[in-house]
Amino acid sequence: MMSKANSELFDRLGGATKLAQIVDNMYERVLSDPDLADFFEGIGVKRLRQMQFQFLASAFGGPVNYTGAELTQIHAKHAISGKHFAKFCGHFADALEANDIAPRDVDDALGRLAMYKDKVTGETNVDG
Ligand code: HEM
Repeated sequence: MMSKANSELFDRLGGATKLAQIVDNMYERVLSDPDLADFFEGIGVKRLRQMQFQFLASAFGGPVNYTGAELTQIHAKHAISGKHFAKFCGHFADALEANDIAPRDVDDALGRLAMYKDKVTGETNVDG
């Protein structure tokens, strides 16, 4: 697929069908990572995937509304460190690459995810 510099990241990633596939691929990686899996014990993965799809589709400029909880609020009780956040983003990058996303678009997506670090970790200056 051609990357067009001025189209929305959502479209450059291949739209809704492709992003849903990428999100599924990411959670397979996250849930089989021994450092991350415990966070998701007892969590309904179906809702999680749907909400993550909505959130990312919207964050990447797609025509989708996010209907889930505010990120700070939903992650606060989970004590997620900067290291956990980095591993999670690494799995997202691997999922993008496994779906043949162009390196430039992978970088763009990771740059946007990084903006949510403080909300997810609840930390402003700790890189544990
Ligand atoms: C930029 C990175 C992230 C984004 C955009 C994100 C986004 C989301 C979204 C949209 C939900 C669903 C909210 C709802 O159900 O209403 C969620 C839930 C959750 N996320 Fe994240 N997340 C991120 C990183 C992480 C990381 C690094 C972890 C842990 C390693 C994590 C653990 C969880 C857990 C455990 C839930 C379920 C919360 C619950 O229902 O109690 N997330 N996240």
